[in-house]
Amino acid sequence: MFPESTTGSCYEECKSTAEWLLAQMEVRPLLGIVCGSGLGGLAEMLKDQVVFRYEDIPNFPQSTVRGHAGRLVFGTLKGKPCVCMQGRFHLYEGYPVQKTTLPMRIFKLLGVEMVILTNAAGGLNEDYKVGDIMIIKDHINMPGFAGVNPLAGQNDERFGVRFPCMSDAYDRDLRQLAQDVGEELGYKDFLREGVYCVLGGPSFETIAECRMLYRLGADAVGMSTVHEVIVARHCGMRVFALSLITNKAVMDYNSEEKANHEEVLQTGKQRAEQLEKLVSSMVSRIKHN
Ligand SMILES: O=P(O)(O)O[C@H]1O[C@H](CO)[C@@H](O)[C@H]1O
Ligand SMILES: Nc1nc2[nH]cnc2c(=O)[nH]1
Repeated sequence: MFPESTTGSCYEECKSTAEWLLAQMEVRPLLGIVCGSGLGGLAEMLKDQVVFRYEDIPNFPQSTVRGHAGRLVFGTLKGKPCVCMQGRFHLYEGYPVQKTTLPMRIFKLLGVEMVILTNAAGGLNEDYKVGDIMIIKDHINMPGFAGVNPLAGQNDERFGVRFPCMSDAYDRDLRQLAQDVGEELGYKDFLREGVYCVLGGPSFETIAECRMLYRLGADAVGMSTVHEVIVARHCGMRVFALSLITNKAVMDYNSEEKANHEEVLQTGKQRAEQLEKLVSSMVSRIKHN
């Protein structure tokens, strides 16, 4: 009934990958982390690492973007068992949206209860500065308006319901924890909370597009995260997500600024340490059921 390309990532495929991974090591992760462009250093915080290259994992897509190493790292962070994706998948790499989000279902079948996602994003909000860290409180799934949703196609109830709620996608308690931890660490001046909008990429936005997105209520724009969040929430994992504002979206026709991936990676390097501290301090205070 549903065409092949829209049937999502099948349960058996995800299960066999999860079982393959579990058979090779003793870590039983409760927390999943996804590293954004240039933010792979988060994975280096894990102790007692067991590392798999994506190319060695059955059914796993391959990373093709600079700043995404393509390694799945297991270990412990502040004593908590974790799995960390050093490299994620984007629509513009040519993968179907279901394939870009397949790792979230594998996380679920590995036993993960909570996911922390990070990304690099362009700042639309005029008050935002390069280097700000934005706690994501909500998203706009722009490709979703044209029917690009990772849950399109036949629904598998073993993962979740046909029509999942998204108004509570970004866990309120985890957002509050991030605010508290950020304040204690002295990050108040560069810690924000806002709305992230995903576009397909890979071209960066025009000036008219940036102006439109800001008027629509987006504070930051990027090419990832939202689809992973939809799939993670569909299968019942708690979600927390952060954007590092790596560049300011160009809003002015007189501006000489040009968005580029170099600047994105450079800003990632400059803020990596604070971002890692924020995430690890949060993890040390998270309680699992
Ligand atoms: O969202 P992440 O993976 O951090 O990457 C962001 O940075 C890249 C553009 O520089 C795009 O892939 C955009 O989505
Ligand atoms: N779409 C988009 N993605 C980004 N990732 C990092 N910066 C940007 C940006 O300005 N626009």
